[in-house]
Amino acid sequence: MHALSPYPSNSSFNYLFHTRPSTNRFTPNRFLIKCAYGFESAGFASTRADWQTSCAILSSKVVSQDQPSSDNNGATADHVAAVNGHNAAVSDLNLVHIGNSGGTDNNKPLPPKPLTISDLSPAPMHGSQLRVAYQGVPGAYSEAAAGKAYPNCEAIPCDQFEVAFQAVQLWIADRAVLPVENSLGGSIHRNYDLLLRHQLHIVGEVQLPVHHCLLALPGVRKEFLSRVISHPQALAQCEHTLTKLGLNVAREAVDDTAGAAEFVAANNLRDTAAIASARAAELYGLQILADGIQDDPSNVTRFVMLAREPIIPRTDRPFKTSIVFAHDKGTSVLFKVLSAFAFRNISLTKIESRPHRSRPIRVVDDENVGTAKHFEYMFYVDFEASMAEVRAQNALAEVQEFTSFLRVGYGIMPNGGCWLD
Ligand SMILES: O=C(O)C(=O)C[C@]1(C(=O)O)C=C[C@@H](O)C=C1
Repeated sequence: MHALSPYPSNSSFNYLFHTRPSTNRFTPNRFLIKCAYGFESAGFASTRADWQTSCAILSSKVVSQDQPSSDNNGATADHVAAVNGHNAAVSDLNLVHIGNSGGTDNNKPLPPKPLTISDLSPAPMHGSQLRVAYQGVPGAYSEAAAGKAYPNCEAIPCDQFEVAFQAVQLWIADRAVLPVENSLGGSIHRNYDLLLRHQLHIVGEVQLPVHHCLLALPGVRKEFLSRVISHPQALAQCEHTLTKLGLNVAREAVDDTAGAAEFVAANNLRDTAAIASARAAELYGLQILADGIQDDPSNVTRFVMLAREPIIPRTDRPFKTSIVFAHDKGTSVLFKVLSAFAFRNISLTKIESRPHRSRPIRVVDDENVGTAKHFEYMFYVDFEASMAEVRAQNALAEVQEFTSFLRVGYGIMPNGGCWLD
C-alpha cells in the first residue's frame, strides 16, 4: 500500500495520502490528506510496517502525475516563461538564461526590476498546522527539522527528496524542509540540483544539531555486528568513530537514518546496526549501543524551507539570499562577481561550484596549444543581504552583466531566502 496513489477518476487523478498515526510528535491524529482536486477514501494500515510503508509517498507515482502549479507566475515545471522582465529560454534543466533575452536594443540583459506589488506574497504561517513535507520516515532528522522550522506542523514523510518537492508543487504539502548542507559532510548536492529543476522558493532556513546513535535490536552486542546501515551523510559523519569503536563492519547506504532503524527492527536483523536518532530507537524499539557517535560533537545540518510562493524581502531582520549563476566564458568571471559583493560590504556565507549538468564540457580552440576541453561550472553563492536592500539589488544588477545565467533565491527574481535562525 502506498501513501500517495493516483486513482483514476473521470477527468483527472486523485491523490491519496496517509499521514502517520500518533507516534509522530507533530501529527497527533490520523489524517487522510487529499489533494485539492479529488477525494477518495482509504483504509488505514493495520500494522506498523504497513502504515510506515503507507506513509512514504512513492516518487514514481508523483513524478508521473506532475501538474502545473497555479502559483508559479505562469511558469510550469517544464516551462519558465519569463524572469525579471526577460523572455527566458529554458534548458532541459529549467535553467533560465538571461543572456540574449531580448527586450533591449543591443541584446544586453536588463537590470533587475524593482519590487512591485505583484512580486509580494503573504509571509509563511509559522507554526499553524502547516503540512510540511520532509524526506524520510518518522524519527528522521529531517522530521525534527520540520518541527523546528514550523512548530506544531503536520510533518509529511516522503521517500525521496524529489517527492517532497512534488508534494509542495501539487499542493499536498504547504512547505518542504530539506537538508542542503552538513558541517561535516558538506553540501547535499541532490537538493541543490532539485532546487534548480523546480520552481519552489526558499523562504527560510533552520540549523539542526545532529546527534547520532548506534542502534541495534535489544540484546545484540557490538561484537555480533557485521553491518551498519544508514543515510550516506550519516555514515560519513560517523566514519572515524565507527573505526574507533573497533567495529569491523560493512557500511551500507539506505534512504534515511530512521528508515535504517525501522529496517533493522522490521527484519529482526541481529547482525546489523543502524545509525539514527534516539527518537528512532524509541519509535522502532531498538537499544542504543553507542550515543553521540558523530565524529564532531557540534555536528550541524542546515535545512532550507521551501514554498510555492516567495516571501517578501525585508530589511528589518537578518536576511540571506541564495543565488546560482553560470557564465559561458568559464570561471574567469568569478572574481568579478565576488567583487560586486565585496565592493558593497555584503558578506558571503557560502560559495560552491558544481558541474554544469546540462553543459558539462566547454571546448576551447587555442592556436598555440590546440583544442582543450574545460569543465563548466554553476556557482552557488549565499550572501547576507535582502533583495529589498539597494546594495543587494545593485550587486545583482552587476552580477547579471557578467553571467549568462542567474537565478536568485532559486525562485523568480526578485525574492530572497529569509534567515530565521
Ligand atoms: O536521514 C535522515 O534522518 C535525514 O534527515 C537526512 C539527513 C541528510 O540528508 O543529511 C539529514 C541530516 C543528517 O545530516 C543526516 C541525514
